[in-house]
Amino acid sequence: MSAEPDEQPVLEIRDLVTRFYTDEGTVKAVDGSSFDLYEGETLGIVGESGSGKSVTALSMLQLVDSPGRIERGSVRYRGDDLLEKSEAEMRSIRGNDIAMMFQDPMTSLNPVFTVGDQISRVIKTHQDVSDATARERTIELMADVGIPEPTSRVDNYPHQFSGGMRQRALLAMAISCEPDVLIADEPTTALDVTIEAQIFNVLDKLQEKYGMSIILITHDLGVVAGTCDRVAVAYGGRVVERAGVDALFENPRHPYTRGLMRSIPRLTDDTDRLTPVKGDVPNLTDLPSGCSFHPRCPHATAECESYDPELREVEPGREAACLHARGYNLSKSTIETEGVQADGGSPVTPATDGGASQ
Ligand SMILES: Nc1ncnc2c1ncn2[C@@H]1O[C@H](COP(=O)(O)OP(=O)(O)OP(=O)(O)O)[C@@H](O)[C@H]1O
Repeated sequence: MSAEPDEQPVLEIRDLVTRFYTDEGTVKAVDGSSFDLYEGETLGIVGESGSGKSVTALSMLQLVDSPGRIERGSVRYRGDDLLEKSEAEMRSIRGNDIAMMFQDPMTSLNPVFTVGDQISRVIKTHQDVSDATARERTIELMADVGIPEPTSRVDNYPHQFSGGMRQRALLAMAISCEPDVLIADEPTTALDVTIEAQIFNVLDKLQEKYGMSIILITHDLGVVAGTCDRVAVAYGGRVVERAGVDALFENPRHPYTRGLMRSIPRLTDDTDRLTPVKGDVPNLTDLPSGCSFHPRCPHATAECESYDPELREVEPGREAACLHARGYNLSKSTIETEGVQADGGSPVTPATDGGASQ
């Protein structure tokens, strides 16, 4: 799907701000992030390492520890703001309604307990069931996520599992209470492409079986292309482009998205020809002025150095935070009060090289 669905989102994140107060300074890890998740869809949050993707997910579940603090924003889940919930309420929401699967199975699984024990424990935390029932459900879940011979593998320890199997075990844990929403943070980063494809295949089947909505966090636009319905592109702690996956790939509006696309490896490519996005990921303790992408942007103009563009609709169902994205209209009053130079007034004149304005 490319346009945003008409129904109310399952999750509605607005202007989320999370900071870490460290000795080196204030890290603006999430700096005004906004996006929606709709029923039954898979939303990809994509961006380079250090763009605030994981901290966004942790903030949504109030899992940010000191020296971090959620400063602002709302995370509406079926209408209720999760940021206003108590820790006791959040404990019940986590796992039951919104489950999160982290990126590193080796640190998420405890080596001294069997995989089956660890999945059963999650089930028993949320449901009042006997040990025997929890074990039965564990075996069923292990089968669901494609772990072969679950009746014997249930008694294996994590080190007896391959990387792919450990990731499946984590997935079994995450879906054990049939959550409404699953947040999967880089679930396949450490795996080879064949295993990666198998995990996404399992996720797809589980989504259908349990009717979950999924947020998939990844640094890899190639993964997004194969698995997501819609995409939020993250840069410098916020979302800079939102679109349906087909629209995004056909016509990326933000120069950063275009840069990411050029860095997707293709089977036909000679790896030497890969072009990573030039320049460095911004230092989140000292974000550049104006548009935080401007130092790396091939289309930046003088106003990009001082004007910080918000995410705005550039066509129905699509938004971008770039002054030079075609359709990015600033009202005359905004231009006057914020001193942006718009050639001839609003809308801001698109860049002339064709690149930034497409
Ligand atoms: N506990 C912490 N204390 C201080 N800074 C932190 C802490 N956790 C995260 N950060 C900082 O927050 C910023 C965003 O990190 P985050 O992990 O969300 O990025 P990411 O886009 O998910 O990247 P990656 O894919 O590498 O995890 C980074 O600059 C990181 O160093």
